[in-house]
Amino acid sequence: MKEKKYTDRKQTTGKKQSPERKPATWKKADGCALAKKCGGCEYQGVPYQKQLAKKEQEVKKWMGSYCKVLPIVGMEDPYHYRNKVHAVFDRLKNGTIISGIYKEGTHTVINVDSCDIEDELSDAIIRDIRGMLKSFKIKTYDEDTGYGLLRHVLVRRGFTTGQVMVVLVLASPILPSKNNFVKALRKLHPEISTVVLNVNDKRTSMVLGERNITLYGKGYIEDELCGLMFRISPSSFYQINPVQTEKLYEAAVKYAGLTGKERVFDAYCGIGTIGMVASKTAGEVIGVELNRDAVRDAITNAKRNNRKNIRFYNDDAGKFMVEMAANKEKVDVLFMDPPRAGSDEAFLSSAVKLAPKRIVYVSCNPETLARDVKYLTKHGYEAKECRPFDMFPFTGHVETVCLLSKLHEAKHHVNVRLDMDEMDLTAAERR
Ligand SMILES: C[S@@+](CC[C@H](N)C(=O)[O-])C[C@H]1O[C@@H](n2cnc3c(N)ncnc32)[C@H](O)[C@@H]1O
Repeated sequence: MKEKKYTDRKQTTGKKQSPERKPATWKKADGCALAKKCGGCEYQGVPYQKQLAKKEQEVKKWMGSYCKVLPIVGMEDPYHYRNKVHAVFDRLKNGTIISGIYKEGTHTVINVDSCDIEDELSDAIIRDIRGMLKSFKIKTYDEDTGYGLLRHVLVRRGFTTGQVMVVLVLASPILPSKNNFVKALRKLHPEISTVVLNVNDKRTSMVLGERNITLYGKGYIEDELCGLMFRISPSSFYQINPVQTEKLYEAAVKYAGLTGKERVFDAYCGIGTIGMVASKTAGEVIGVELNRDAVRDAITNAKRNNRKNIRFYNDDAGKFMVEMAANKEKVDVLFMDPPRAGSDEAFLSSAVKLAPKRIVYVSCNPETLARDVKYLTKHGYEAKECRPFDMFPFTGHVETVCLLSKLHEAKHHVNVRLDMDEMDLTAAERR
């Protein structure tokens, strides 16, 4: 198979980009040939400045009635930003093995050799795995019959460290000739730092199963973000666009207005990234996260970066919040970064009871952000401002960070003074 050239992402993350909207160094305008079938990039063929304007407009549509929406922060180079690439494997009727993505709204696999938004090295590794399957007699998994072995391949790359993790998602824990397979793959790509076999033996549309077996290396990769080193396990969440993530976190921590004394709560904390960045200028940080592997990563990350003022808990954020509120605990600043579905009332009502002075809400869905901000603004908070970030160029998605601050008591209690003489009282009532 012809080797495709890929660029070194180290240079891209190193360079600082302006936080304001800037003209993109525009290379292609005609778009991707697969865009219509794939459905992943609804803005393929749309000039980048126009994409940014549409996303800013979208955030204004949802958030404009609550607060000022600052200009969107775009990328200088909006290509190949994804540090995580996922490919589903299948076999055509004529026996040809294909790998790529599901056609929008279906489970029909479309073959993808390369993608404008994915890391190019990761695409090359996936193409080469596809090319190796026949000689290793590895059958692709058939979702209808449940027959076959290889379901998906996930490649994650630390753009700063250069470390690469390959996750082979199999329907069984047994990969025949596994040592030779890993050896052959590493011969093609010596830059691979770890290979993990993930067992997914369920009839499910979830990509990853629960069991990971390390075939080569440490079973995780590390990447540097905001001057800190983070360990990332196969099923832990890690932002897919590190160039924009650094800008997003910088804005989020700035909104928090930390002075070194605050008690900070990082809800939906993943591997602890936001909390760890905040811990540099906070008194104490508490992080909570549902995914066990991510919490394990977060604890290791705190040790690795010598952060002594941060603790992580493995729990549902809503449940944890309710318990904190019941124990009458207080926090000064709340960071919250829930999944697309947003938060829930258990979480939000307890957040109000904990009464943080500031809430910094990071969201990848402006609609659920607006819904949750509506709740908070009805319960003693004021949305101050928000700023969209283009974390996902060419797609319709947009990330937003929003600052809310607690209204002073004076603002939500109206004090009324009445003179006794002004009141129409009987002599008995006067007494
Ligand atoms: C958008 S990610 C943000 C992670 C992290 N703040 C970051 O920037 O990398 C949302 C995280 O919430 C976690 N999560 C989902 N539902 C949760 C829940 N009910 N309670 C706690 N964490 C949850 C997910 O596992 C994921 O790590």
